[in-house]
Amino acid sequence: MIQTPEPAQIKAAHYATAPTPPISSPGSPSSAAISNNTSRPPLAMSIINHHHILIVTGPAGCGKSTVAKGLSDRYGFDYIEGDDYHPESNVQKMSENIPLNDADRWDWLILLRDAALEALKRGAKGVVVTCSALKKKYRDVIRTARLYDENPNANVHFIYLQANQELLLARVAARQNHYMKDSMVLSQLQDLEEPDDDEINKIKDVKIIDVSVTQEQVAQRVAEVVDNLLNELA
Ligand SMILES: Nc1ncnc2c1ncn2[C@@H]1O[C@H](COP(=O)(O)OP(=O)(O)O)[C@@H](O)[C@H]1O
Ligand SMILES: O=C(O)[C@H](O)[C@@H](O)[C@H](O)[C@H](O)COP(=O)(O)O
Repeated sequence: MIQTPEPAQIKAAHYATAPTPPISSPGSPSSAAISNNTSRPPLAMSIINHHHILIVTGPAGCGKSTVAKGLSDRYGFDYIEGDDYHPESNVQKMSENIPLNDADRWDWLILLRDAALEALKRGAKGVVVTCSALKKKYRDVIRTARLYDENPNANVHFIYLQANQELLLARVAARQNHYMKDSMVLSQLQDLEEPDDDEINKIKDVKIIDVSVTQEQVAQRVAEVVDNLLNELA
């Protein structure tokens, strides 16, 4: 049964001390595709005038880490790997092929939101976060970053990497040394609520990228979309 969090749980988590932030500095080699394949447009004004939090979302294997590292390199934003923020109990469950439920995810989502805000407070130009953010209410938790940010208020953008079951299973199976096994993809797909019409056309903070193409092509698509949205806000 899906459990709903007590408000007290959310509050407690919000004021909890974040773990040592596993924020990578930009520049990892795996990000070469996004950062190099597309020429850099003049984005400086947008980045200077705004706080941006880019959340790269989708089920395991859709390419979140690959895309996020590329974005971090391209814009010089801090990189927060969502996997690094799970409590040990969540990692244990996932390693045993037990799907996470809502109660397991609330504190994780709040930690990610707060880690992004902390990075901005410490002076990051922007932040890229990987987070499956499978349900609309999970994305709503991250959306509240704007309310907690100081001046200028953070712009939260979701980059949803869209892939079908077959493709996700293949990519997770090919991935080495990760606690998420391919069977977990099926439970993630049961939970998945793709961005809906409200999010796309009213809130307008979601971009959907079809990732059924090569890594280089995904990098190109993501770079175009994110360049545009950062320029729109310049
Ligand atoms: N567009 C792509 N085409 C083929 N393989 C990809 C693509 N994007 C990522 N991969 C590979 O798929 C696996 C999962 O990618 P990863 O970035 O770890 O996804 P996630 O962080 O969403 O779980 C990795 O082995 C990665 O190298
Ligand atoms: O890249 C992945 O393999 C997944 O994103 C995974 O590492 C992540 O930690 C879980 O997705 C969190 O759990 P849920 O997605 O079930 O919320």
